[in-house]
Amino acid sequence: MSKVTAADLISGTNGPGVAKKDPIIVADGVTRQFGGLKAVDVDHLEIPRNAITALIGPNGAGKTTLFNLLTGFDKPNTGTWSFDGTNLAGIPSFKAARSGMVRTFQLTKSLGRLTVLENVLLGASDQKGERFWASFIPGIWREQENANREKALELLARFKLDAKKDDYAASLSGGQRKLLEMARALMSDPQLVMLDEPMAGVNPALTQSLLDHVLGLKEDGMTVLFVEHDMHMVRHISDWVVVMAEGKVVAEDVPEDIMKNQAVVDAYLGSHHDTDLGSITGQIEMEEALQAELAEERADADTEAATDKEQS
Ligand SMILES: Nc1ncnc2c1ncn2[C@@H]1O[C@H](COP(=O)(O)OP(=O)(O)OP(=O)(O)O)[C@@H](O)[C@H]1O
Repeated sequence: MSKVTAADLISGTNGPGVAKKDPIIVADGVTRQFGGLKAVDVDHLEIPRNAITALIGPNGAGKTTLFNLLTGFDKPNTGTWSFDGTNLAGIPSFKAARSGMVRTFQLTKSLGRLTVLENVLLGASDQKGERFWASFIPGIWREQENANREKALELLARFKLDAKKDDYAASLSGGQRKLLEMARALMSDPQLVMLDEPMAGVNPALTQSLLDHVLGLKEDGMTVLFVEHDMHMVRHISDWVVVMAEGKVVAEDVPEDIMKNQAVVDAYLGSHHDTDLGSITGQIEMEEALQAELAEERADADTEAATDKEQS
């Protein structure tokens, strides 16, 4: 896969809110206030189509709130945004999903007491059997049900969860649940997949597999927008990085250059007084921090690793 450069994605001079050559999301004046706190205060933001964009920023920057707004899980105080040219502001989440924009959650929403297959089937959109008149014609809904089942099984195979299709979702490891969420998201053939911290709680044995799956979404023509703290993930798979701090977009750039931006350094320093500046700017190799983190996770996850290895 050839490396994407800033010139491939943006038009004009780079800066927060820079115009994209082919944006799939265009947001304007989006604000969300919680009491006296403006959690989101985005003047202008464009997300490039068929690219992988990471949304990063210190804790409390407003990333998840922005995700919630764009996907209709929360309502803004002000603002408009369009998805693929269609105005989506104020549209509820199920309609946003139907229009081709799906998301996953920081804490996975798999339903423990349903099987893995049933969880994936929940992601199917536009079920003819649920339409009033169609529900009287068994042929129509049976055909739809069979097609959905076939698609769900294909997705489970793609995510190497097919052997677990009849297990309760509660029996899956954290990483497997992330894969299950991705499989469910793909049931509606989305154009844009929004992932909220896809690597959080993922066992190291599944890390590479998850990275590959995210890259695979782009190869299949989808656009990916993800919130992430893990710089390993950000650097390895994103084409573009948007940085938020205190509700605002403070910088945008390609992953190699984003940490050289003074506004980004200031944003992280402002909220992490105790963080070593070297690890933010990349002067200290991120890999070192990552290795330490992985070692710690490994110690905690010996049992899960045994099950997961065959999955990766
Ligand atoms: N429902 C809510 N009620 C009140 N305050 C909220 C609510 N949701 C978010 N906030 C506040 O809004 C700010 C932004 O939160 P948000 O979760 O969007 O940040 P974030 O960038 O996703 O942070 P993190 O990286 O820690 O997940 C925070 O100060 C948070 O406490």
